[in-house]
Amino acid sequence: MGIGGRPGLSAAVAEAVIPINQAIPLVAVDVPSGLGVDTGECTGMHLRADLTVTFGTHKIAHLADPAAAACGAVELVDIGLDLPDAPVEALGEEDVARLVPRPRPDAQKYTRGVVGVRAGSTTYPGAALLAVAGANAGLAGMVRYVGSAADTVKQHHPEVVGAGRVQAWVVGPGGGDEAARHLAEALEDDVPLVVDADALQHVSGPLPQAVLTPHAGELAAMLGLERAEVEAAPLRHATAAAERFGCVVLLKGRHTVIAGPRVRVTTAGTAWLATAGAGDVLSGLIGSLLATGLSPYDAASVGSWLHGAAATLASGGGPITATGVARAIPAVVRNLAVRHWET
Ligand SMILES: NC(=O)C1=CN([C@@H]2O[C@H](COP(=O)(O)OP(=O)(O)OC[C@H]3O[C@@H](n4cnc5c(N)ncnc54)[C@H](O)[C@@H]3O)[C@@H](O)[C@H]2O)[C@@H](O)CC1
Ligand SMILES: Nc1ncnc2c1ncn2[C@@H]1O[C@H](COP(=O)(O)OP(=O)(O)O)[C@@H](O)[C@H]1O
Repeated sequence: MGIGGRPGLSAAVAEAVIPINQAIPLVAVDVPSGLGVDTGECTGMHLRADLTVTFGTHKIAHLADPAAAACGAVELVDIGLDLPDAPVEALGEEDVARLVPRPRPDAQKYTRGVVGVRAGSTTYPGAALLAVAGANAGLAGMVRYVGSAADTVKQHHPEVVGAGRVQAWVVGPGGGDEAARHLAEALEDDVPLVVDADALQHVSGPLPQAVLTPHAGELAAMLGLERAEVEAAPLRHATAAAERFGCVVLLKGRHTVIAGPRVRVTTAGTAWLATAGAGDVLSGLIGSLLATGLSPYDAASVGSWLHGAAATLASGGGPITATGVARAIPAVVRNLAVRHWET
């Protein structure tokens, strides 16, 4: 199929090529015909490739779902083009290694940053444990927990302490009816914060220091849409939400979208990560990165990449639990250090 096609195949072309596409493996050159190259959307009939070979740089359709899913494996071939900044980017391992905070030789726990978690409820005490597990992967200097699961949290994570000063908050995982209060209390401190899960429904005005971390169902509820509408155009809706709420919006999914000053997409990860509590771990991890002083945009995109890489490492091709993902985070950072940091 040729250059310059618009999204959606005509009925006659679709009738001729889709049966072939369904019968034999397909390699696409640049993009499978019919996809929305600059939107990542699939608005009409299109081909699905097993492998897409593209040149110079990734286009939006290679990164943003649902188009990216129709590209199959994407192989980028550098042909030496001089390219302008891309509107959507995906962090690579080297970018993340550069951004991940590391302790200075003269560090003490408070200079590394303290992250506070206000999560869990009588219905979901486990979400508090999982958010704390993500926050307690060792990237910040200390983790505080405030909420109804304090005894359980301290039993499982003896390092974690109670209320006090923090450089960032995580609110919402498993918060249930307590989430509105958790959000209001966290906002009193005027520090950056991650707003996840049950706290998202209480966000109304602009929150310039926040990272919102909805899945498609939660973002749909925030925007008054159906979940399927968000899933059909994640890039568009994450960007609209970032503008509306005046902050970074991380829309979780197969390829997570981080909309902020610019847009990043996370391609690290595995479908085994679609497991209960994985999002709770992510919110804690991003909170710990915020506490170290990373900007909300970098904390969200680095956290999402580390989370995906931890899932891939823990999985090794097999099933994982959210607890296993949290446990693998330090090893991912260690691998970055070994491969990319000068001692
Ligand atoms: N171990 C834990 O304590 C966990 C707590 N979690 C917390 O649980 C709360 C709710 O999170 P959700 O993402 O589930 O919230 P959502 O409100 O997005 O999802 C609930 C929706 O899923 C539907 N649903 C329930 N069971 C279903 C099934 N078997 N098949 C199809 N649809 C089904 C419900 O009807 C409802 O519409 C959050 O506070 C979250 O943080 C989750 O993160 C999972 C782990
Ligand atoms: N098909 C998939 N492939 C890769 N990652 C996925 C896929 N589906 C979900 N994820 C990731 O799994 C996590 C699920 O989080 P979430 O939906 O909040 O679950 P929970 O509320 O149970 O914690 C997110 O980080 C999301 O990006």
